[in-house]
This record gives sequence, structure tokens and C-alpha cells, in this order.
Amino acid sequence: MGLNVEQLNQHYGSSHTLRDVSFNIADKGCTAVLGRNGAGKTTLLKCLMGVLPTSSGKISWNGQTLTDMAPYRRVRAGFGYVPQGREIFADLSVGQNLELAAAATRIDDPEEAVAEAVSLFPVIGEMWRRRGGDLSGGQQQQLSIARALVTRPDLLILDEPTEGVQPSIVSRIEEVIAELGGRLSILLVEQYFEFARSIADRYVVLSRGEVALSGDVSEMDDHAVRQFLAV
Ligand SMILES: Nc1ncnc2c1ncn2[C@@H]1O[C@H](COP(=O)(O)OP(=O)(O)OP(=O)(O)O)[C@@H](O)[C@H]1O
Repeated sequence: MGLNVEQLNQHYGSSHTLRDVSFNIADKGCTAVLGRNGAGKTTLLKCLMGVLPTSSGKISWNGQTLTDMAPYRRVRAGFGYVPQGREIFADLSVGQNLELAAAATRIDDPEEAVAEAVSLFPVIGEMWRRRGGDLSGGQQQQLSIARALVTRPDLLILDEPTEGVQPSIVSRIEEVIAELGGRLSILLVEQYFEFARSIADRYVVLSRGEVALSGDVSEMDDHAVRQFLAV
């Protein structure tokens, strides 16, 4: 059960970006994907969400094969995605950003789902009528996470949620991820080793599109991992 990624390959033209990437993650807890700039982390997440096609390999979630599914069907299968750069709808209000996610996923109790997501990030309720584009980077990041949570994912995929975010908001995001990891599975791409170390219970290190190391954070050899992160 959980997420199984088997022998995943991806190419950008002639550039072989993911090379036989295989790993499993459980249906609860947090797994951090680490690696240098350009290692293939964002590409991996995009392939998992189906926003980029894979060349070969298999992706399955709780036994269901998703490899060729459109992104919206992956969301209905339980995937939530917080992309790098947040990608909130700048011209819609904060409330509309959340309501749209609820409507697009056709969940049964949209108002409750939105209220649950807002309860995790009170600032979103305070900014309800503001244009998404007028929020600060940290507020947008919270909105992007809340928008993914509105669809009640079983697997939450986050691409660098702390990037360009002020420390007080990083702490709130950390608390929310820790809290959520008790009831759903989280896959997190993170540049900051310390953040990943404090929050994740499993890790996968990518290097040049390949899985270089993986395992339990409690048994992680920091020195070995850092060698793959140093520029
Ligand atoms: N649209 C694209 N077309 C061609 N090559 C791309 C494209 N996007 C990324 N790449 C290349 O694919 C490789 C992996 O990029 P990717 O963004 O997945 O890395 P990353 O580990 O997420 O890095 P970062 O931390 O900088 O986001 C890099 O060599 C990058 O230059």
C-alpha cells in the first residue's frame, strides 16, 4: 500500500532527466526528496501528478495504477499537489481559489472542506476577499497548501513549500505538515536539509535523475546525504 514508483524514466527531448527511479512510501508519514538544483526533484513530482508525461515506468497508489491518468483523475484518486511557485490564481480572491478547488474535485461537502483547510491557516480567513495576487509569498504558500487540502488528499505532494517564505510562516507550515503526517502521506521536495531532517521520517536523495540514497531519517548518515547536496 502507499505509493509505489517503479523504474520511472523521463526525458526532456534528448536529455534523460529521471533514470529508473524506484521508491516506495507508506500511506502515512512524511518522505523528503532531497538533491541539488537540477537533480530532477520537480520533474519527479510533475510526473507523479501527471503534468509531465513519463517515458516508461509505473506509478501506483494503494494498488491502483495511475501512470497514464490525467492530473484531475489523480486528484480524485487522492493526490494533492502544491507546486513550486504556488501557482495560485492571482486574479481570483482567496476564497474563490479554495472554492474552485472544491468545485473542480466535486467533493460532497465543499463548505466543510474549505472550512477545515482554513482552520489550519487562520490568515487565509482574514484575507478571504483579497486578490490572491496581492498576498505575500508566505500567505500565497499557505493558500496553495490549503487549496490542495480542500480536495482531502491521501497523498500530499509539496514542492519546496519553504522557498521564499519568512521564518514565522515556515514554522507554521512545519507544524501543519507534522500534524497532517499523522493521518496522510506527504511527499516533500525540500532544499533545506535541516527542515527536511526535522520533519520527515523517510528520505530519498536524487542525483542526476537517479536515486542515490534512501531510507529512514532516524538512520540517515548526514554526511553521506550532504555530499549529494553540496554545490
Ligand atoms: N521544461 C524543461 N525543458 C528541458 N529541460 C528541463 C525542463 N525543466 C527542467 N529541465 C531540466 O531537467 C533537469 C531536472 O530539473 P528539475 O527542475 O526537475 O530539477 P530540481 O531537482 O527540481 O531542481 P531545482 O531545485 O532547481 O528546482 C535539469 O537539468 C533541468 O535543467
